[in-house]
Amino acid sequence: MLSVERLVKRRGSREILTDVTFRAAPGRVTGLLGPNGAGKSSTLRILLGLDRADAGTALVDGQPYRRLRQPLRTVGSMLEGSGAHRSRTARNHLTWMARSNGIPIRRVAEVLDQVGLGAAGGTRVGRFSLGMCQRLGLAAALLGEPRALVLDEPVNGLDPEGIRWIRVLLRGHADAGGTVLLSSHLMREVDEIADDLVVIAHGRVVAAGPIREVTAGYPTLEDAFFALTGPTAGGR
Ligand SMILES: Nc1ncnc2c1ncn2[C@@H]1O[C@H](COP(=O)(O)OP(=O)(O)OP(=O)(O)O)[C@@H](O)[C@H]1O
Repeated sequence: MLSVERLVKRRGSREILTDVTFRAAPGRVTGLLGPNGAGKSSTLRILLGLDRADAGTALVDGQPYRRLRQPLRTVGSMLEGSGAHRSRTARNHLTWMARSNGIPIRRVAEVLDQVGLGAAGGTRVGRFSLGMCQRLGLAAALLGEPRALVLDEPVNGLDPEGIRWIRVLLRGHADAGGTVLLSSHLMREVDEIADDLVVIAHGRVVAAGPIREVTAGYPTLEDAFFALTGPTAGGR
């Protein structure tokens, strides 16, 4: 379970997150949806212990990320880019991650195969396409066989086959009892992947719940999105 409670974040004099509250439950894919600059990445960075909140809590299985004893085995994450150095091969990068986190080295080959990079393990990351970098980022997230996955814009850079592949992978993870939280500004992708939706605009949650409930009363998710995230949404 991932739970975010009354999160507040300020940057200078601006409040970029205001009372952000939501949960991502096991067995469900939760989509954090909002336009550019809404506060999605800022929320996920706090949840993953990369930034501190000015108020509120963000917990993974009841603990702040920084207190997790085995973080990569508890929550796998993918933020912007793969995080791998360009001169490293995909296999080296994952092996280094596995070693420094007490994860069996056999997992490296397993996740490379799982994300379709089995033949590219020896290639330097600098030569990877954007889609390959996304796949490597996902391999890193899956390395510790975590129950929860937190993914920032995971479909960016993927072609239609890649998008279908990631949808099947995330569905399988949730169906096996895992928790999936992903952010996106792409409505169609979220509509096809998510069970639950958290819509964020101007740093505030403007709607949350099962996707059909959030979109009830609107002809399409797109209509719901623009009504919820437009200039008057989020209390501004
Ligand atoms: N390090 C920072 N310093 C100052 N302002 C920041 C910083 N990081 C984010 N912001 C601001 O906080 C707001 C929320 O940004 P954030 O990246 O969380 O949005 P987002 O919903 O992830 O957007 P996108 O879809 O464009 O990635 C934006 O107005 C952004 O300019």
